[in-house]
Amino acid sequence: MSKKRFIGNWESIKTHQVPEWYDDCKFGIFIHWGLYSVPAYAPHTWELGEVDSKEWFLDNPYAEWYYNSLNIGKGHTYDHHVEKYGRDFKYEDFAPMWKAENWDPDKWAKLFKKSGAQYVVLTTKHHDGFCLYPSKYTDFNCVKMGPKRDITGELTNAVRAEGIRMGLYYSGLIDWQYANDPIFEDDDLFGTSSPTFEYADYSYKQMMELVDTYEPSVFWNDIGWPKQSEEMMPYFLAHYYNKVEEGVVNDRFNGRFRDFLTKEYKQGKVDRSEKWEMCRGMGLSFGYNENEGDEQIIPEKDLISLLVGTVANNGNLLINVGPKADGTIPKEQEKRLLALGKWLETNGEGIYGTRCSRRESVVMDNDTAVHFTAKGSDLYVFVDGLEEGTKEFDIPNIFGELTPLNKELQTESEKTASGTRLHLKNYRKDMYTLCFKAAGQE
Ligand SMILES: CC(=O)NC[C@H]1N[C@@H](C)[C@@H](O)[C@@H](O)[C@@H]1O
Repeated sequence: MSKKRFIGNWESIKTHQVPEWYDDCKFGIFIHWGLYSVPAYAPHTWELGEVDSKEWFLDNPYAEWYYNSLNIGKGHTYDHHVEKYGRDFKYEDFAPMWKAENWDPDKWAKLFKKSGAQYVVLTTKHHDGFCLYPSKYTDFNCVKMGPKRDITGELTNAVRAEGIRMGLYYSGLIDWQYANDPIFEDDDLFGTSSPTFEYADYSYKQMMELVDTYEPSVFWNDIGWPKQSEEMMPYFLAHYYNKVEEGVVNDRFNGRFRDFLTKEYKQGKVDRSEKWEMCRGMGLSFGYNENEGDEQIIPEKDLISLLVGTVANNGNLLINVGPKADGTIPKEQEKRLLALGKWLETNGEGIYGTRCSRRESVVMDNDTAVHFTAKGSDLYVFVDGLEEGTKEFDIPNIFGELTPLNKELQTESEKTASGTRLHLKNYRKDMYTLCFKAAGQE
């Protein structure tokens, strides 16, 4: 079948369909790496959506917002900066300090492969405006200074060599090299974002050079798109889809278009009727935060539950890794990725390539939950949140055979009036969420 071509108008763009691969892959790795990884500092405060924006920006837990946390001239991070670096130390002075001296992109790619991730999304330019690729339009980039390497190019090659798709993140609306009034609340976010036609043109040209140079499978725009160039959006999207046949974009294009909805921590409205993606850091930050060690980041059990609950409700999980400035991935984050990969080795059949079951998730009274996915006529039943040593568990409205994907698990099924009672002989909590195949029962 000849390749569909898009033209630069909304009528054409709105015919774009989400490619199967994006629905099949279920699990990706976000990477926030940049100048902010040098100070690597933020208070460990709240999840996005837990407090109002005035409180949020005063003690911002996002370490990648270090520039703004200095710019507001008060709060935890500002005080830390003055004490550690001095009042006159500018954010841009971190550039020569970012050496990435221990960075091995192949090592990262192999770890991502072992984690079971099917795609990666790397920050090419975050709100600070520093580019992790050799942009033709600014020297404020990682080839001209700092690491002096094409981070985006090297990682794209390494990730693709492992058979994993490469996506790119771009901060479309905010670039503090063009407009840097301090942001104290959400209204500032959209009030002080880069308002000039000059920036609109700059960002359009950068997005086009990213598409042409790297042909990313995902174009993950953030916050929004410059109002001044909103009419140029369909031209960009047509160019992207014509260049990258299986490309997908998120929903952060001023609400004008999306292939998939996004949820970030507690922020974002999604439901199972439309494809969506859940993104979050392993702790409360995307950029590496020295205040987030093993105790402060999501436990393996909860990360696996998050993946299962997201996939069962038509979502993908994009879990973030915040590397250190030297290019190593913090041990506690690596541990979580490996736990996910090990669990997926056993239970991935019920995750990858599945679709929403007609059955909706059921939360039981004792905080356990039953989630469902489907693959053709086969149903997969996930039992989530079991305590160590649980001996039995009732699954409602399932009456057929249930085969555990974890071959270590010894179970017996007992039919009851309301479903199936599972007798678990040797459940251990390191088996995490259990998955059972109910062949032909979707
Ligand atoms: C909801 C929203 O616009 N979030 C912006 C937020 N996105 C995260 C993935 C990180 O890149 C944050 O630093 C960024 O501000």
